[in-house]
Parts: sequence; structure tokens; C-alpha cells
Amino acid sequence: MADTATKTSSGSERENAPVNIIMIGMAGSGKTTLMQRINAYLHERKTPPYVLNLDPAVSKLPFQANIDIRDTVDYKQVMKEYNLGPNGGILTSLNLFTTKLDQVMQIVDKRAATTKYFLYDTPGQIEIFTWSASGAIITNSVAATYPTVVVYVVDTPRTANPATFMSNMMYACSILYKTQLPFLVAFNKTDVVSHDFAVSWMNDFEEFQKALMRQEEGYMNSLMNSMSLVLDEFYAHLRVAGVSAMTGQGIDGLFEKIDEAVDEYYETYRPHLQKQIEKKREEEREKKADDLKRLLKDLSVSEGKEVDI
Ligand SMILES: Nc1nc2c(ncn2[C@@H]2O[C@H](COP(=O)(O)OP(=O)(O)OP(=O)(O)O)[C@@H](O)[C@H]2O)c(=O)[nH]1
Repeated sequence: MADTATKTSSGSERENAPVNIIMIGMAGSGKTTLMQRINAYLHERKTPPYVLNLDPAVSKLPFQANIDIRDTVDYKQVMKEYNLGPNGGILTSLNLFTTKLDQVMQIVDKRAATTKYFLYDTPGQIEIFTWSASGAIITNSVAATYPTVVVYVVDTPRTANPATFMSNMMYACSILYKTQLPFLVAFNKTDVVSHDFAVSWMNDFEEFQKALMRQEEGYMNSLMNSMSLVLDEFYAHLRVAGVSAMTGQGIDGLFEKIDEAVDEYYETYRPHLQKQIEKKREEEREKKADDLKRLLKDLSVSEGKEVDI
């Protein structure tokens, strides 16, 4: 009975809550083009998204961003001022932007009642976002407010080699581990090469082994064999969609997977987040009680001292 009540309330909440989509991917994988495609797709469906650009180094955006990191920080100026190279400049710009994140989240909050999707484009230098403190602060803040899905964009034609494929999947796995958020892989550029080979390699270990045998020999072969066995568990729970940001093929399927990932947010991520918040509160309560106990003890000791004097 309690279960039903929870499901009913979360059902209506799920319908009304917006969804954050964080686009992550290696340079040139097609994040920005996919953002543009999704933007156009959602406009067609009369649910225009709210777009946030977190890439300070992008020179031209093919769409209008509602919030643009470049309006807050000038990446080239940051490089000059702090005497940094391009990657240091991007990281510092992201850090400076993160200091204003509260204001950004307030704007997002105001928009949440009338917006179904918030889209976040991230820097092509993937590690700057996924492994930096500011990247973690941004993803955690975003995910703490509304259902959030990470879309990992893969350049399919460039991943057709088994060794490259596996490296890319290990990277995807590490991002999942780092963000712990509902996650899906969007195999992009399927107008050039279909992602069928990837699906077959993920579903059938022997198929991947066969492809591997054709390419690698000796030590590399056995190392990659072992690593692909490790990835088997990752593949078993992985959501995958094949898309072409260029032609728009597969975007409906991508949104079906995003929907499934939102379900996962409610079923797994949010209860975990709530447990963490409750645990933190409990720790704070215990610390306060402990502090109070010590204060009372100190007081009684001082009172005792006064009496002694
Ligand atoms: N054929 C084809 N080309 C694509 C597709 N998506 C993107 N491209 C091309 O791939 C190149 C890189 O696309 P971007 O969208 O700039 O990639 P990005 O990941 O945002 O790149 P960074 O900003 O460097 O991180 C461009 O030349 C795009 O035109 C696609 O679905 N099919």
C-alpha cells in the first residue's frame, strides 16, 4: 500500500519535473551538433529546451544558448591573466563560472515550471569536465535538483576498431563511475557507419573476440580479452542509442532511452541521494549533540572550579 502511494506521487512528480541532459564526449564526437539536433527536435515538438553552454573555448555555437559560460568568462583573457595554456584556461574558466553556480541554479529553478528539458553542453576536453572539482560540483548540483541523465557521445566511425572501441567504453565506464548518474551512450554519425557492430560486440563477447583476433596479437590481445570480460558487466546495464546528429536519424530512439534513464534516476539515484542527505543530517545532529554534551561537561567543570576557588 505504501509502495502504491509513493509510486502515485512520484508518477505525477515525474510528469511535471524537467529533465537535465548533460552532453559529454570526446572532442569532435559531435556533442554540439547533437545539441543542435535535439534543440531543433524539441522546438518542433513545442517543448523548447533551455540550453546551457559550459564550453568556454567554443568559437561558434550553431544554436542560441540561454546561459553561456562565455558571457561570464573570457577564456582567452583568463589564459593571458593567469599565464595558462589552452587546457588550463578552460579549467580555470570553468572554476570561475562554478563560483556563480548558485545564481545559475536559481535561474534554472525559475524556468523549471515551464521547461521540460535543460541541455548542458560541456568542453570537448572531456577530462576537464569529468575529472575536475568544478565539473563534479556542477553535475552534483544539477542532479540534486532535477532528474539528470548523462549522454556520452561516441564518434561511431572512429570507434570501429576493437582497440579504440574498448578504450572508449572504458572511458565511458569511468565517467559512469565518477558521476554515478543514469547514463547512456549515443553512438553518433550513424549516417556514416551503423552502430550495429558496437551492439553486436557488447551483446556477444565472442563476436568481439573474433574482431580482436583479426586486429591484435600476443600480449595486447590477451590484455584486451581480459579487459573486455570486465566490461561485460558494464555492457549488461548499459543503455545504447544510435543517432545521426547530421540527419536526425535515431533521435526518437534516443529520447526513449533518456526516458528509461529518468526512471532509473527516480528508482535508484534519488533514493541514494536522499539517503546521503539523511546520513549527513544525522551526522550533523550527532555532532551537535556531542558538542552540547562537551559544552555542558566544560560548564560543570568550570562551575566546579569556581566552587574550588
Ligand atoms: N557525418 C556526420 N558528421 C557529424 C555528425 N555529428 C557531427 N558531425 C561532424 O563532426 C564534426 C565535429 O562535430 P561537433 O559537433 O563540433 O563536435 P563536438 O564534440 O562538439 O566537438 P568539440 O567542440 O571539439 O568538443 C563536425 O564537422 C560535424 O559536422 C553526424 O551525425 N554525422
